[in-house]
Amino acid sequence: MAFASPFAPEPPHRHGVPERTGVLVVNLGTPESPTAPAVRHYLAEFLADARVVEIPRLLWLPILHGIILRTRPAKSAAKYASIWLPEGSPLAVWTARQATLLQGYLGERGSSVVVRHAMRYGQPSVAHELDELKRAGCTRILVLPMYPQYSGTTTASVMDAVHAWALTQRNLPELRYVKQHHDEPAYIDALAERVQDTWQREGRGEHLLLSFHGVPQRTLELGDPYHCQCLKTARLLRERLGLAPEQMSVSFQSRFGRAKWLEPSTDATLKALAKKGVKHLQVFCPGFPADCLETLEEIALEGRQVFLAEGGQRYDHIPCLNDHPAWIRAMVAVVQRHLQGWPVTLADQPRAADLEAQRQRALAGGAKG
Ligand SMILES: C=CC1=C(C)c2cc3[nH]c(cc4nc(cc5[nH]c(cc1n2)c(C)c5CCC(=O)O)C(CCC(=O)O)=C4C)c(C)c3C=C
Ligand SMILES: [Fe+2]
Ligand SMILES: [Fe+2]
Repeated sequence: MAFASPFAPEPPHRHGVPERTGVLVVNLGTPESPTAPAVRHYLAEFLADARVVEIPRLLWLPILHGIILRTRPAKSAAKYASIWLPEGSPLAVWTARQATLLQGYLGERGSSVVVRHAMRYGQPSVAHELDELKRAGCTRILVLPMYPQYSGTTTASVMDAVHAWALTQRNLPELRYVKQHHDEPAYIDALAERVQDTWQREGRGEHLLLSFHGVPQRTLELGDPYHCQCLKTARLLRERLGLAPEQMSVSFQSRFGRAKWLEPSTDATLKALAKKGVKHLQVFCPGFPADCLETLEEIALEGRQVFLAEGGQRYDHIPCLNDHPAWIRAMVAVVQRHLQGWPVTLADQPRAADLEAQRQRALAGGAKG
Protein backbone atom coordinates (compact mmCIF):
# COMPACT_ATOMS: atom_id res chain seq x y z
CA MET A 1 0.00 0.00 0.00
CA ALA A 2 1.29 3.45 -0.88
CA PHE A 3 1.65 6.03 1.88
CA ALA A 4 1.62 9.78 1.49
CA SER A 5 5.00 11.17 0.47
CA PRO A 6 6.24 14.32 2.17
CA PHE A 7 7.67 15.48 -1.16
CA ALA A 8 5.67 17.20 -3.87
CA PRO A 9 5.09 15.13 -7.04
CA GLU A 10 7.18 16.19 -10.02
CA PRO A 11 5.91 16.70 -13.58
CA PRO A 12 6.97 14.01 -16.08
CA HIS A 13 10.50 14.50 -17.44
CA ARG A 14 10.53 16.69 -20.51
CA HIS A 15 13.40 16.29 -22.93
CA GLY A 16 14.61 19.08 -25.15
CA VAL A 17 12.98 21.79 -23.04
CA PRO A 18 15.50 24.56 -22.41
CA GLU A 19 16.48 24.96 -18.79
CA ARG A 20 15.92 28.38 -17.34
CA THR A 21 17.28 30.38 -14.45
CA GLY A 22 15.04 32.06 -11.91
CA VAL A 23 15.69 35.23 -9.92
CA LEU A 24 13.48 35.68 -6.87
CA VAL A 25 13.39 39.20 -5.45
CA VAL A 26 12.24 38.98 -1.81
CA ASN A 27 11.18 41.79 0.50
CA LEU A 28 9.76 41.84 4.01
CA GLY A 29 6.02 41.94 3.34
CA THR A 30 3.29 44.36 4.26
CA PRO A 31 -0.40 44.28 5.26
CA GLU A 32 -3.03 43.67 2.56
CA SER A 33 -4.91 46.83 3.58
CA PRO A 34 -4.41 49.70 6.05
CA THR A 35 -6.89 48.25 8.53
CA ALA A 36 -6.40 46.87 12.04
CA PRO A 37 -7.42 43.27 11.13
CA ALA A 38 -5.03 43.19 8.14
CA VAL A 39 -2.18 44.66 10.19
CA ARG A 40 -2.88 42.17 13.00
CA HIS A 41 -2.73 39.28 10.52
CA TYR A 42 0.58 40.60 9.13
CA LEU A 43 2.20 41.29 12.50
CA ALA A 44 1.09 37.90 13.86
CA GLU A 45 3.19 36.14 11.21
CA PHE A 46 6.09 38.63 11.24
CA LEU A 47 6.55 38.93 15.00
CA ALA A 48 6.17 35.18 15.61
CA ASP A 49 9.39 34.62 13.62
CA ALA A 50 12.14 33.69 16.10
CA ARG A 51 14.66 35.41 13.80
CA VAL A 52 12.90 38.71 14.41
CA VAL A 53 12.18 38.51 18.13
CA GLU A 54 14.82 36.45 19.90
CA ILE A 55 12.90 35.74 23.09
CA PRO A 56 12.01 32.15 24.09
CA ARG A 57 8.65 31.33 22.45
CA LEU A 58 7.05 30.30 25.76
CA LEU A 59 7.69 33.77 27.08
CA TRP A 60 7.12 35.75 23.89
CA LEU A 61 3.96 34.24 22.37
CA PRO A 62 1.75 35.17 25.36
CA ILE A 63 3.07 38.75 25.22
CA LEU A 64 2.60 38.88 21.45
CA HIS A 65 -0.97 37.56 21.50
CA GLY A 66 -2.00 38.98 24.87
CA ILE A 67 -0.66 42.52 24.50
CA ILE A 68 1.04 43.49 21.21
CA LEU A 69 -1.57 42.13 18.80
CA ARG A 70 -4.36 43.75 20.84
CA THR A 71 -2.86 47.24 20.92
CA ARG A 72 -0.45 47.78 18.04
CA PRO A 73 -2.58 46.93 14.94
CA ALA A 74 -4.97 49.89 15.30
CA LYS A 75 -2.12 52.36 15.82
CA SER A 76 -0.04 50.92 12.97
CA ALA A 77 -3.09 50.80 10.66
CA ALA A 78 -3.60 54.55 11.10
CA LYS A 79 0.04 55.10 10.11
CA TYR A 80 -0.31 52.82 7.08
CA ALA A 81 -3.46 54.73 6.05
CA SER A 82 -1.42 57.95 5.96
CA ILE A 83 0.99 56.57 3.31
CA TRP A 84 -1.20 54.10 1.36
CA LEU A 85 -1.15 54.49 -2.44
CA PRO A 86 -4.15 53.98 -4.75
CA GLU A 87 -2.39 50.79 -5.96
CA GLY A 88 -1.68 49.47 -2.45
CA SER A 89 1.07 49.47 0.14
CA PRO A 90 4.15 51.36 -1.09
CA LEU A 91 6.44 48.45 -0.21
CA ALA A 92 4.35 46.05 -2.33
CA VAL A 93 4.02 48.49 -5.22
CA TRP A 94 7.76 49.27 -5.40
CA THR A 95 8.89 45.67 -4.94
CA ALA A 96 6.64 44.44 -7.76
CA ARG A 97 7.87 47.26 -9.99
CA GLN A 98 11.53 46.53 -9.21
CA ALA A 99 11.05 42.89 -10.22
CA THR A 100 9.30 43.91 -13.44
CA LEU A 101 12.07 46.35 -14.31
CA LEU A 102 14.77 43.82 -13.47
CA GLN A 103 13.07 41.37 -15.84
CA GLY A 104 13.04 44.08 -18.49
CA TYR A 105 16.73 44.82 -18.07
CA LEU A 106 17.78 41.15 -17.96
CA GLY A 107 15.85 40.38 -21.10
CA GLU A 108 12.16 40.12 -21.80
CA ARG A 109 10.20 37.03 -20.78
CA GLY A 110 11.17 34.20 -23.07
CA SER A 111 14.87 34.72 -22.43
CA SER A 112 16.47 32.18 -20.15
CA VAL A 113 16.06 34.31 -17.00
CA VAL A 114 12.70 34.56 -15.24
CA VAL A 115 12.28 37.18 -12.52
CA ARG A 116 9.54 37.01 -9.87
CA HIS A 117 9.05 38.66 -6.51
CA ALA A 118 7.89 37.37 -3.13
CA MET A 119 7.31 38.59 0.40
CA ARG A 120 8.80 36.90 3.46
CA TYR A 121 5.57 37.52 5.39
CA GLY A 122 2.20 37.48 3.62
CA GLN A 123 1.64 37.38 -0.14
CA PRO A 124 2.97 36.50 -2.65
CA SER A 125 4.69 33.90 -0.48
CA VAL A 126 8.22 32.64 -1.03
CA ALA A 127 6.98 29.04 -1.39
CA HIS A 128 4.35 29.99 -3.99
CA GLU A 129 6.81 31.97 -6.09
CA LEU A 130 9.45 29.21 -5.93
CA ASP A 131 6.75 26.79 -7.18
CA GLU A 132 6.01 29.21 -10.01
CA LEU A 133 9.69 29.46 -10.98
CA LYS A 134 9.97 25.67 -11.04
CA ARG A 135 6.81 25.46 -13.12
CA ALA A 136 8.37 27.95 -15.55
CA GLY A 137 11.24 25.49 -16.07
CA CYS A 138 13.82 27.03 -13.74
CA THR A 139 16.40 24.48 -12.65
CA ARG A 140 18.57 27.14 -11.01
CA ILE A 141 17.30 29.88 -8.75
CA LEU A 142 19.07 32.93 -7.37
CA VAL A 143 17.40 34.49 -4.33
CA LEU A 144 17.88 38.24 -4.02
CA PRO A 145 16.69 39.63 -0.67
CA MET A 146 15.97 43.36 -0.74
CA TYR A 147 18.28 43.92 2.24
CA PRO A 148 21.60 45.44 1.19
CA GLN A 149 23.01 44.90 4.71
CA TYR A 150 22.88 41.32 5.98
CA SER A 151 21.10 40.70 9.28
CA GLY A 152 20.07 37.46 10.94
CA THR A 153 16.73 39.18 11.65
CA THR A 154 15.92 39.70 7.96
CA THR A 155 18.19 38.06 5.36
CA ALA A 156 18.56 34.79 7.27
CA SER A 157 14.81 34.60 7.65
CA VAL A 158 14.39 34.80 3.86
CA MET A 159 16.85 31.92 3.60
CA ASP A 160 14.82 30.00 6.22
CA ALA A 161 11.70 30.38 4.07
CA VAL A 162 13.56 29.05 1.02
CA HIS A 163 14.89 26.12 3.04
CA ALA A 164 11.41 25.34 4.40
CA TRP A 165 10.16 25.13 0.80
CA ALA A 166 13.17 23.02 -0.19
CA LEU A 167 12.20 20.47 2.48
CA THR A 168 9.00 19.77 0.49
CA GLN A 169 10.73 19.26 -2.88
CA ARG A 170 11.81 16.02 -4.52
CA ASN A 171 13.74 17.48 -7.47
CA LEU A 172 15.48 20.55 -6.08
CA PRO A 173 16.72 23.41 -8.23
CA GLU A 174 20.25 24.62 -7.69
CA LEU A 175 19.98 27.45 -5.19
CA ARG A 176 22.10 30.53 -4.67
CA TYR A 177 21.64 33.57 -2.48
CA VAL A 178 22.78 37.15 -2.59
CA LYS A 179 23.75 37.37 1.05
CA GLN A 180 24.47 41.11 1.02
CA HIS A 181 25.37 43.93 -1.33
CA HIS A 182 26.14 46.71 1.16
CA ASP A 183 29.42 47.64 -0.59
CA GLU A 184 28.53 46.85 -4.22
CA PRO A 185 29.92 49.79 -6.25
CA ALA A 186 26.78 50.06 -8.41
CA TYR A 187 24.59 50.21 -5.26
CA ILE A 188 26.75 52.99 -3.81
CA ASP A 189 26.54 54.79 -7.17
CA ALA A 190 22.74 54.51 -7.14
CA LEU A 191 22.57 55.88 -3.59
CA ALA A 192 24.82 58.78 -4.59
CA GLU A 193 22.68 59.55 -7.65
CA ARG A 194 19.57 59.59 -5.48
CA VAL A 195 21.15 62.11 -3.10
CA GLN A 196 22.49 64.23 -5.96
CA ASP A 197 19.02 64.31 -7.58
CA THR A 198 17.74 65.93 -4.38
CA TRP A 199 20.72 68.32 -4.23
CA GLN A 200 19.86 69.48 -7.75
CA ARG A 201 16.20 70.01 -6.90
CA GLU A 202 16.41 71.37 -3.35
CA GLY A 203 19.97 72.56 -3.06
CA ARG A 204 22.55 70.98 -0.81
CA GLY A 205 21.48 70.78 2.86
CA GLU A 206 23.87 71.64 5.68
CA HIS A 207 23.90 68.06 6.87
CA LEU A 208 23.01 64.58 5.54
CA LEU A 209 21.51 62.07 7.98
CA LEU A 210 21.54 58.40 6.97
CA SER A 211 18.90 56.50 8.91
CA PHE A 212 19.03 52.67 8.92
CA HIS A 213 16.48 50.33 10.45
CA GLY A 214 17.54 49.40 13.98
CA VAL A 215 18.04 45.96 15.52
CA PRO A 216 18.61 45.00 19.17
CA GLN A 217 22.12 45.88 20.42
CA ARG A 218 22.41 42.29 21.60
CA THR A 219 22.47 40.98 18.01
CA LEU A 220 25.64 43.00 17.41
CA GLU A 221 27.24 41.57 20.55
CA LEU A 222 26.29 38.07 19.37
CA GLY A 223 28.06 38.58 16.04
CA ASP A 224 25.46 39.92 13.61
CA PRO A 225 27.39 41.90 10.92
CA TYR A 226 24.50 44.29 10.25
CA HIS A 227 25.82 47.27 12.22
CA CYS A 228 29.24 47.02 10.63
CA GLN A 229 27.76 46.78 7.13
CA CYS A 230 25.57 49.85 7.71
CA LEU A 231 28.62 51.86 8.73
CA LYS A 232 30.54 50.67 5.67
CA THR A 233 27.71 51.63 3.30
CA ALA A 234 27.60 55.03 4.99
CA ARG A 235 31.34 55.60 4.67
CA LEU A 236 31.42 54.55 1.01
CA LEU A 237 28.48 56.83 0.22
CA ARG A 238 30.06 59.75 2.07
CA GLU A 239 33.33 59.31 0.17
CA ARG A 240 31.45 58.97 -3.11
CA LEU A 241 29.60 62.24 -2.40
CA GLY A 242 32.78 64.02 -1.32
CA LEU A 243 31.43 64.92 2.13
CA ALA A 244 33.61 65.46 5.20
CA PRO A 245 32.87 63.23 8.22
CA GLU A 246 31.20 66.10 10.11
CA GLN A 247 28.77 66.76 7.23
CA MET A 248 27.04 63.38 7.63
CA SER A 249 25.61 61.30 10.51
CA VAL A 250 24.33 57.75 10.83
CA SER A 251 21.41 56.75 13.05
CA PHE A 252 19.07 53.81 13.64
CA GLN A 253 15.28 54.04 13.58
CA SER A 254 12.14 52.05 14.43
CA ARG A 255 13.01 50.81 17.89
CA PHE A 256 10.64 48.07 19.08
CA GLY A 257 10.19 46.89 22.68
CA ARG A 258 12.14 47.65 25.82
CA ALA A 259 15.57 46.18 25.05
CA LYS A 260 18.48 48.41 24.05
CA TRP A 261 18.67 48.88 20.28
CA LEU A 262 21.54 50.15 18.13
CA GLU A 263 22.42 53.77 18.83
CA PRO A 264 22.27 56.61 18.19
CA SER A 265 18.53 56.56 17.55
CA THR A 266 17.20 58.59 14.62
CA ASP A 267 14.83 60.44 16.92
CA ALA A 268 17.58 61.60 19.33
CA THR A 269 19.85 62.47 16.39
CA LEU A 270 17.20 64.67 14.74
CA LYS A 271 16.79 66.57 17.99
CA ALA A 272 20.52 66.87 18.58
CA LEU A 273 21.17 68.18 15.04
CA ALA A 274 18.44 70.82 15.38
CA LYS A 275 19.74 71.87 18.80
CA LYS A 276 23.27 72.11 17.38
CA GLY A 277 21.93 74.72 14.95
CA VAL A 278 21.52 72.73 11.72
CA LYS A 279 18.77 74.56 9.82
CA HIS A 280 18.57 72.58 6.56
CA LEU A 281 18.70 68.80 7.00
CA GLN A 282 18.41 66.06 4.38
CA VAL A 283 17.52 62.54 5.51
CA PHE A 284 18.08 59.38 3.48
CA CYS A 285 17.49 55.67 4.19
CA PRO A 286 20.10 53.65 2.24
CA GLY A 287 19.10 50.35 3.86
CA PHE A 288 15.58 50.42 2.40
CA PRO A 289 15.60 49.83 -1.38
CA ALA A 290 11.87 50.62 -1.41
CA ASP A 291 9.91 53.33 0.35
CA CYS A 292 7.64 51.86 3.00
CA LEU A 293 5.99 52.65 6.31
CA GLU A 294 9.35 53.13 8.01
CA THR A 295 10.56 55.74 5.53
CA LEU A 296 7.34 57.49 4.45
CA GLU A 297 5.69 57.73 7.86
CA GLU A 298 8.50 57.56 10.40
CA ILE A 299 11.10 59.57 8.46
CA ALA A 300 9.19 61.77 5.99
CA LEU A 301 6.28 62.67 8.33
CA GLU A 302 7.24 62.09 11.99
CA GLY A 303 10.92 62.94 11.57
CA ARG A 304 10.09 66.27 9.96
CA GLN A 305 7.89 67.24 12.92
CA VAL A 306 10.62 66.31 15.40
CA PHE A 307 13.28 68.32 13.55
CA LEU A 308 11.10 71.41 13.03
CA ALA A 309 9.84 71.34 16.63
CA GLU A 310 13.45 71.55 17.86
CA GLY A 311 14.24 74.63 15.77
CA GLY A 312 15.15 73.16 12.36
CA GLN A 313 13.87 75.08 9.34
CA ARG A 314 14.13 72.89 6.24
CA TYR A 315 13.80 69.12 6.14
CA ASP A 316 14.05 67.07 2.93
CA HIS A 317 13.27 63.36 2.91
CA ILE A 318 15.29 61.85 0.07
CA PRO A 319 13.19 59.10 -1.56
CA CYS A 320 14.45 55.52 -1.43
CA LEU A 321 15.96 53.90 -4.53
CA ASN A 322 12.53 52.63 -5.70
CA ASP A 323 12.58 52.52 -9.52
CA HIS A 324 15.59 54.78 -10.07
CA PRO A 325 17.35 53.48 -13.22
CA ALA A 326 20.71 53.50 -11.40
CA TRP A 327 19.26 51.13 -8.80
CA ILE A 328 17.81 48.76 -11.40
CA ARG A 329 21.25 48.75 -13.06
CA ALA A 330 22.77 47.96 -9.65
CA MET A 331 20.35 45.04 -9.23
CA VAL A 332 21.45 43.80 -12.67
CA ALA A 333 25.11 44.07 -11.62
CA VAL A 334 24.51 42.14 -8.39
CA VAL A 335 22.54 39.45 -10.22
CA GLN A 336 25.09 39.09 -13.03
CA ARG A 337 27.90 38.65 -10.52
CA HIS A 338 25.98 35.88 -8.76
CA LEU A 339 24.95 34.11 -11.96
CA GLN A 340 28.56 33.46 -12.96
CA GLY A 341 29.15 29.85 -13.88
CA TRP A 342 25.50 29.21 -14.65
CA PRO A 343 24.67 28.76 -18.36
CA VAL A 344 22.53 31.86 -18.71
CA THR A 345 21.68 33.61 -21.96
CA LEU A 346 20.92 37.20 -21.18
CA ALA A 347 19.40 39.46 -23.77
CA ASP A 348 22.14 41.39 -25.58
CA GLN A 349 23.53 44.01 -23.27
CA PRO A 350 21.17 46.89 -23.94
CA ARG A 351 22.63 50.14 -25.20
CA ALA A 352 22.38 53.03 -22.76
CA ALA A 353 19.93 54.73 -25.13
CA ASP A 354 17.59 51.72 -25.02
CA LEU A 355 17.45 51.42 -21.26
CA GLU A 356 14.88 54.10 -20.63
CA ALA A 357 12.64 52.87 -23.44
CA GLN A 358 12.86 49.34 -22.03
CA ARG A 359 12.04 50.65 -18.58
CA GLN A 360 8.93 52.41 -19.86
CA ARG A 361 7.84 49.30 -21.80
CA ALA A 362 8.27 47.11 -18.74
CA LEU A 363 6.29 49.53 -16.60
CA ALA A 364 3.47 49.85 -19.12
CA GLY A 365 3.27 46.10 -19.64
CA GLY A 366 3.74 44.39 -16.33
CA ALA A 367 3.99 46.50 -13.21
CA LYS A 368 1.14 46.39 -10.77
CA GLY A 369 -0.17 49.90 -10.40
C1 LIG B 1 10.43 43.43 16.37
C2 LIG B 1 11.63 43.63 15.91
C3 LIG B 1 12.01 44.10 14.57
C4 LIG B 1 13.26 43.89 14.00
C5 LIG B 1 14.44 43.19 14.63
C6 LIG B 1 13.22 44.47 12.71
C7 LIG B 1 14.30 44.48 11.81
C8 LIG B 1 14.27 44.99 10.52
N1 LIG B 1 13.16 45.43 9.80
C9 LIG B 1 13.54 45.86 8.55
C10 LIG B 1 12.73 46.39 7.55
C11 LIG B 1 11.39 46.77 7.71
N2 LIG B 1 10.65 46.72 8.86
C12 LIG B 1 9.38 47.19 8.63
C13 LIG B 1 8.34 47.27 9.54
C14 LIG B 1 8.36 46.77 10.84
N3 LIG B 1 9.46 46.31 11.55
C15 LIG B 1 9.07 45.86 12.79
C16 LIG B 1 9.88 45.26 13.77
C17 LIG B 1 11.21 44.84 13.59
N4 LIG B 1 11.99 45.01 12.51
C18 LIG B 1 7.65 46.08 12.89
C19 LIG B 1 6.79 45.74 14.08
C20 LIG B 1 7.21 46.63 11.67
C21 LIG B 1 5.75 46.89 11.25
C22 LIG B 1 5.27 48.22 11.31
C23 LIG B 1 4.91 48.67 12.70
O1 LIG B 1 3.93 48.16 13.25
O2 LIG B 1 5.66 49.51 13.20
C24 LIG B 1 9.29 47.56 7.24
C25 LIG B 1 8.11 48.22 6.54
C26 LIG B 1 6.96 47.32 6.22
C27 LIG B 1 5.86 48.01 5.48
O3 LIG B 1 4.78 47.42 5.42
O4 LIG B 1 6.00 49.11 4.93
C28 LIG B 1 10.54 47.29 6.65
C29 LIG B 1 10.93 47.46 5.21
C30 LIG B 1 14.96 45.68 8.48
C31 LIG B 1 15.80 46.05 7.26
C32 LIG B 1 15.40 45.15 9.69
C33 LIG B 1 16.75 44.75 10.15
C34 LIG B 1 17.86 45.04 9.59
FE1 LIG C 1 11.40 46.20 10.79
FE1 LIG D 1 8.28 52.15 12.73
